Amino acid sequence: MTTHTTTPAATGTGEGGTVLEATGVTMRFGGLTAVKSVDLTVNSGEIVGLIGPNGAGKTTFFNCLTGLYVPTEGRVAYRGTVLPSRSHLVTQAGIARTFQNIRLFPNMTVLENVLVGRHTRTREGLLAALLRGPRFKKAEAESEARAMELLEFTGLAGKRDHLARNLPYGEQRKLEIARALASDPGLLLLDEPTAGMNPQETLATQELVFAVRDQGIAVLVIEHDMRFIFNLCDRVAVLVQGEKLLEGTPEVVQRDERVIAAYLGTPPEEVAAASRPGGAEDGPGAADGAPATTAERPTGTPDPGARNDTGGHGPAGTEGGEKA
Ligand SMILES: Nc1ncnc2c1ncn2[C@@H]1O[C@H](COP(=O)(O)OP(=O)(O)OP(=O)(O)O)[C@@H](O)[C@H]1O
Repeated sequence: MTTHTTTPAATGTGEGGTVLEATGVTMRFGGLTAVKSVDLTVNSGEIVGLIGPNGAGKTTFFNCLTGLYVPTEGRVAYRGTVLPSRSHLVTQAGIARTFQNIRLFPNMTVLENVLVGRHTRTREGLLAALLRGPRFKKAEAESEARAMELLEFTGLAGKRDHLARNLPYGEQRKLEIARALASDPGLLLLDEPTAGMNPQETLATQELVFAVRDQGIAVLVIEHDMRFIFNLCDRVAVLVQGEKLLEGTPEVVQRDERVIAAYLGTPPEEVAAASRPGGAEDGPGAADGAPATTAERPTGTPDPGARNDTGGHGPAGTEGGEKA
């Protein structure tokens, strides 16, 4: 594996203010509006959660943020600059992401996978790689040193020469995060980082995300594991049928009856009615005058500890997946 050298990090460790500002983002697929005029900001130092029932538009929204999709309407700005809808330019600007389905290079080593993630920060071209002059070799050594730092950070240094496909599932997920961090992002987007994990792996992921944040990288995370989201996030936004239903602290969101209704599959018109000012009083969960408590909520609601999952996220180790 050979690419390398470093350009200045696009990140912004220590910089304050708004990192991400999505305004009026709408994504239509033919007659289906998957994301409807969603506004979302992520500020420096924040971990923001994006939750919502299956099919709510979370991944589509991520794809709009990262240039995989060109939003039908709206704009996405990173540190005040509107982003082009080209994923490599978005990465270069400072946004990195992981995917819902693991997308490692299974037959490359752990170290090589991280080095691949480094390519947006390297300047050496094909000719330099072929000639392998001193400048190239220095660049290569610097990239490898940075990749090793990230493997230390994620606890994978001891496995640098293992093939990615031979790692246990939880470590494959960590490796994806290490690879995303290799582009020196200022904002990390995580799409269901704990899918398929056992509780120990989930806890380790939580610690890792806190550590990422402590390095000055803002985080936006999609998850169905409500305990994970509510423990982790400073702020949580809820998408339902493509629209942002509400946004607030974990305390506010987990008590909101509209959110509970959305997860329980309440008909859209009732959720909409509950969304209107004063409507929550008429909403599900208030009918009997008793707001739902977490203890009373069935699995699949935003009960801390509950997981409203699509299932099927077993150990991976392959490239690609059914979903971007
Ligand atoms: N490329 C596409 N073409 C057509 N429809 C799409 C496409 N991608 C997503 N959709 C549709 O957009 C809607 C939102 O899907 P999306 O995957 O963004 O939801 P999600 O909230 O991420 O769901 P999940 O929690 O199950 O991952 C769904 O109805 C889905 O079928």
